[in-house]
Amino acid sequence: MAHALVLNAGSSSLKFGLFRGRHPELVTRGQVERIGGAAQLHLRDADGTALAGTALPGHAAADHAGALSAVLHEVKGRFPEAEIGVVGHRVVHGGMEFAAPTRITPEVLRALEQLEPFAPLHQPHNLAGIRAALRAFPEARQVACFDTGFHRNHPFVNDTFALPRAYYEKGVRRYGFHGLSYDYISGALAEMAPTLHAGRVVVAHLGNGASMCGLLGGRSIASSMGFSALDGLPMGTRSGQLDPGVVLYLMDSEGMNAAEISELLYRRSGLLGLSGISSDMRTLLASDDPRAREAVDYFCFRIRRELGGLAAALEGLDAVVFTGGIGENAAPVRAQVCRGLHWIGIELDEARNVANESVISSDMSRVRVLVIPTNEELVIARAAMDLGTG
Ligand SMILES: Nc1ncnc2c1ncn2[C@@H]1O[C@H](COP(=O)(O)OP(=O)(O)O)[C@@H](O)[C@H]1O
Ligand SMILES: CC(=O)OP(=O)(O)O
Ligand SMILES: [Mg+2]
Repeated sequence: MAHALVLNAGSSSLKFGLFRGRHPELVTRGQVERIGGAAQLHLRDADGTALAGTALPGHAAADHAGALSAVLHEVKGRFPEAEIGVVGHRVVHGGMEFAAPTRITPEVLRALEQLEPFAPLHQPHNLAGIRAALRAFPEARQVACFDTGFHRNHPFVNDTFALPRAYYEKGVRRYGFHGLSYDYISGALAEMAPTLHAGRVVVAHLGNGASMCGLLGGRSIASSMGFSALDGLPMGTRSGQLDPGVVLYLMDSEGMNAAEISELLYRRSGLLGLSGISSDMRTLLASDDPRAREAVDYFCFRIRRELGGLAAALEGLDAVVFTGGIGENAAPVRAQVCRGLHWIGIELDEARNVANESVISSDMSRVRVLVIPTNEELVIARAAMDLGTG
């Protein structure tokens, strides 16, 4: 039976999933973390039971191609019966041209390369994953699924900046990201709570990258992320929303060039920059250093501000969904975000929150607050399977 391999290449990680069948069922999923450093490969079966946790040797850990070879070696070794007919890829930026899942051809790959400067932390790695998979599976159908696709029907006021129109026409727009995750959450809500799905929902995808999305009737109408994956919430190492005057100051007064500013805003800011300790929420929550506390406070404060803004965009609020590594696991962050939001109709149930239950609001809460683990890989697997057979 045909299998689909799904690759979700991040800046320093490669998440993957192996799925079986026309209505894809998970066989195994895992990730290689810290590519370029002390890389580790983790593999789990469909129930989440750990199958392997291996440190990769230097040559395999140096880049995404090495990481992919290690993944293939592990997957083929453990599942020799798998016939990989389809490879689905997360591609962060589809620009103006690509929204729906797209079969990868040399022309498509060239067009996606043009978008690398729009997403320097992700796009080059996404494309490196595609090139490596083309070499490893020359016969397989390769499909790109875009983080921007789910947001492409935003109303004009949520799609533009107040710059001269010519820039909008050139593609300087608010694209929004994490769309594969929001697509999954929208579908999960439709199954578990159809009335909420039909209403006004804010989803907070809080991982290493973090953004929020306003869903109206299950469709995205606004996102905290804009032209690049730098906008909106502060992240592990990214600044989030920033007065453009700061960038002008850095250029004029600090003499920094574009590459230096890019490095600062993408890799040295956010939770890492503010705390001076770590980009990792677990480390910050465990620390008693006041700078760790302040970084977490800033993170939660910006989520609350964005929640207010998105509720206004949606003209009300019926539910809030937390997802992503932080949203799914960090009860103290969820509690801090929800504290003081009674005015908007949110009342958390502390015990449910600490237990990471799927509904964490109290029975009295007007707005339902949920925790839903995201699954970008499943969205990609379904789309990649559908494209060939539909
Ligand atoms: N149990 C936990 N408590 C608090 N934070 C957690 C927990 N588990 C994971 N995280 C945080 O989730 C973040 C990574 O999220 P993830 O969605 O995996 O990121 P990525 O954007 O790389 O896909 C890290 O900041 C990590 O500290
Ligand atoms: C778009 C983005 O920020 O993705 P990630 O969270 O995987 O870094
Ligand atoms: Mg992610």
